[in-house]
Amino acid sequence: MLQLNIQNETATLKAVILGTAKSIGAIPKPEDCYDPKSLQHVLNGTYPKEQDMISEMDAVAAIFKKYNIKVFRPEILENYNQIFTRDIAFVIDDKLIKANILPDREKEYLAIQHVLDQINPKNIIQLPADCHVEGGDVMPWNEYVFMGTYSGDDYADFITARTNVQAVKELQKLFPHKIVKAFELRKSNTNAKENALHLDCCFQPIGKDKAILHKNGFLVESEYEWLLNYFGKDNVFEITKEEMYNMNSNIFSISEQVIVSEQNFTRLNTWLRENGFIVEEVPYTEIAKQEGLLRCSTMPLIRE
Ligand SMILES: NC(=O)NCCC[C@H](N)C(=O)O
Repeated sequence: MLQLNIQNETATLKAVILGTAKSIGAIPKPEDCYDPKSLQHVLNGTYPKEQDMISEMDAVAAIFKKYNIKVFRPEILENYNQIFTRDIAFVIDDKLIKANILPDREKEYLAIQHVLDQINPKNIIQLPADCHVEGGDVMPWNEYVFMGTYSGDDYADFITARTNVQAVKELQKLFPHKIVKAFELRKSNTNAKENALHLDCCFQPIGKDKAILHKNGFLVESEYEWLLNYFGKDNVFEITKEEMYNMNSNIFSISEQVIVSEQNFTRLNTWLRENGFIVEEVPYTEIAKQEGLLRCSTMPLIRE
C-alpha cells in the first residue's frame, strides 16, 4: 500500500507519477486544441513530435532515478495525450482527490488505475460533478492550500478556465484544518502570453520560503501582492511575460535544495544557483509547446 503524504511543494520527493508522451496521437485540428499555445504551434506547423517529447521525459525519469525516487508511469492509452499527469488528480495530506478535468482529457485518469489500486480506497476522494478543478491549480503549502480559479460570469466561454469557485469551496470543506486561499487568474483562449492556464503557470513556491511569480498572470493586483508580501520581495523571482510564456514558473522541486529546471531558463537557473539551490537541467522545449512543463507533467504522491 502507498502511504500518501503531501504537505507542500518542496519536501523531499519519494514517489511520483510521471506522464508519458507515448502514443499521443495525430497533430490535433485547430478546433480541437484546448490551450492557446498548442493552437499556435498547430497553426504554425511547429507542433512537437512524439519522439522528441519521449526523449525529454526520459531525461526527467533519469533525474528521478539518480535521486532514488519511485516513479510510476500511466498505462498507455492509444492515441491519447497523457503528458500532463499533474492535472488529473492531486494529493493533499494522505488523500488523493480525483480532479474533475476538461472532458477532452477525462480518460487520462483511467490510465493510473494500477497506482490507485495501491491506495486505501477510503483515501481516494471524488468531488461533486459541479466542482471543476485541475491539479495545476492546486498547491499545498503547509497550513495553506493555494488555488488558481476564475469566477467571471463568462467562465463557460474559457476552455482555459479549469477550476471554479465550487471546487475552492469543496476543498475548504474537505480540509478544514487548512486555509484554502484562491487567486483569480487571467484567461485567454487565443493568446498564450495573456493566459495563466493554471496557477503553476504564473507562480510556484520553492525551497523553504521562496517563490517564482508573474504579476500579469493574476487578475486581481491585491492577490498578487498578497503572495509578494507573504514570501517577501527579496525571496521572489519575478518572471517576465516571455518567461511565463516559456513556462519558467513550472519547474519541479524534488527537495528544498534540488530543482529540476529547463536548460534554457538561463536567468532563472542562475538566480536559483546564486540562492543556494542545486539545479538539475533537462531539455523540455518541445513539451513546453503544449503550455505545460515540469510541474505539469508530474504528480507527487509521497514527500517526506
Ligand atoms: N498544470 C498545467 O499547467 N498543465 C498543463 C496542461 C496543458 C494542456 N495542454 C492543457 O491545456 O490541459
